[in-house]
Amino acid sequence: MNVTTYKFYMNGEWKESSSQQAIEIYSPYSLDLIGRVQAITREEIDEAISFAQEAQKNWKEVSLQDRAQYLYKWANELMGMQDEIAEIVMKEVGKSLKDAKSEVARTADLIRYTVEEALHMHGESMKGDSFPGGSKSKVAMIERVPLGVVLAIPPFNYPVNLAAAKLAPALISGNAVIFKPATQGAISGIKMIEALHKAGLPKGLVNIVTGRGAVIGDYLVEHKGINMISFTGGTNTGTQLAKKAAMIPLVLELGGKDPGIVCEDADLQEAAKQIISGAFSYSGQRCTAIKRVLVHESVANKLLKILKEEVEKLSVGSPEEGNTVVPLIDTGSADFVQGLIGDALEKGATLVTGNKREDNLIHPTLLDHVTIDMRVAWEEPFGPVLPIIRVSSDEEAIRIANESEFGLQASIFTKDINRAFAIANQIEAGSVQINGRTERGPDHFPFIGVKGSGMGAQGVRKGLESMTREKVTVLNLTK
Ligand SMILES: NC(=O)C1=CN([C@@H]2O[C@H](COP(=O)(O)OP(=O)(O)OC[C@H]3O[C@@H](n4cnc5c(N)ncnc54)[C@H](OP(=O)(O)O)[C@@H]3O)[C@@H](O)[C@H]2O)C=CC1
Ligand SMILES: O=C(O)[C@H](O)COP(=O)(O)O
Repeated sequence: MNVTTYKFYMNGEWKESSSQQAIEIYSPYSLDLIGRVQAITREEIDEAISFAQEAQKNWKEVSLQDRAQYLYKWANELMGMQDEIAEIVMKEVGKSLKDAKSEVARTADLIRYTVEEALHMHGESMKGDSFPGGSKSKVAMIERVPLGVVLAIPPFNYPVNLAAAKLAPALISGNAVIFKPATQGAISGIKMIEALHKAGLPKGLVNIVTGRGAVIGDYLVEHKGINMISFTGGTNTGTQLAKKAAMIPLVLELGGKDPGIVCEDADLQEAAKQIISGAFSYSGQRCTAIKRVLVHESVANKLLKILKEEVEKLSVGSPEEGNTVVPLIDTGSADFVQGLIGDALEKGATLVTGNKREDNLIHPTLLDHVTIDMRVAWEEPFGPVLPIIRVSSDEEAIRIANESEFGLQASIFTKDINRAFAIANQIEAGSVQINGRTERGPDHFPFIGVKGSGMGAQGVRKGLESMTREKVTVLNLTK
């Protein structure tokens, strides 16, 4: 089979790296070699950043309406390449074709919505005399200006959507972008940039730098030419990155351990449906997956019975056949999940169903009677294993939910809205879902991680705000 070696993109051109080294990308499920990407050098990073700096000087002067036209074209080009990109996403990160196609469509919608939001964001003005002793002749005009060059680093699991969630707000706001895709996800990222190239974006504004994060990550993050970093990925990587990126704005969207809290009065059938889809879609490789269930013991057996039935109905296997539970992204991830299951079973958890493995494919696994001395009660699996922890009160559920190092989202299932709010008010998380699964979308909602789950916010408007700063110009009138 002919395997393509993809070039990297700099100053509007596709180039081979002078390193003459390429990274091989294997499909997580077929294990076939599906392509190679350039392992670029530090000198090429320097060049890419200086092209970006140069291009940004002109771009920030381009009118908002004209910038918008390029982004609309990008969204259209992406949709024109929907099948081609989805096929690559499926092969590269093992997502079903249907989900991969939805990811591309969601991305085009996200780009368009971002443009529209930016077109409707306006500055404000203030008069001095509203402060004691201030003068009416002083008028402050407050507008948002771009930051310069944004470093965008997304993770593997939404290689198109999470990249565009950084690129679109950066570009429409007048910034240039250095885009470092996840290595497993880099081909999908390159395809997305092909669409941007077709849209005719001025050269130098977006440069894609491919290479392993462990090799080029620190160099990029510490580079003096970078003015802002938007990172989505694991908590360890994000924490290390934050220590190195001195004095520039950061948005970090990191890991999670989202609890699904099930009260005695919940509609158990509906709660189970939400929990299953929250926990197992794309094999739980979503930061927002439900990663533990905290259920009132009086309804635990009933809930377990429904969950078991539903888990056993999940389709398992290759993404090419549209399965829900698919092989994990690599062997290390599958070993890690297997280790969490093993630890829980050794410490006395009950296996309800699952714990079967074929290469990187872990069958959906439900564990009951999980206790707080087990790793799976606290660690993020990023895989298809769901621990059930039985609790005796709302207070206990809240305490265990909050003892986590993470604080991304939580779900509460109850028919009592007052009780739902009482619990939600005490949960330490960026978002709380009442009677629904944890999820990021719709993409214009603010998406926020607290504690080990991140800092700053994504979501269309928040993304635009994070990639601009306020600038105040004060007019001192003489009359
Ligand atoms: N809160 C959120 O919005 C989301 C969080 N996540 C989290 O991401 C994790 C899974 O994604 P995964 O891709 O494995 O995460 P990683 O943290 O391993 O990688 C994320 C990105 O960081 C890059 N990277 C690695 N090392 C460095 C470094 N030293 N400096 C700069 N960049 C670096 C990676 O590149 P390379 O691939 O080359 O190593 C990749 O592009 C999970 O913990 C998940 O919860 C995922 C999605 C959404
Ligand atoms: O990358 C992730 O896991 C997400 O940002 C979650 O997105 P979703 O809730 O829409 O799957």
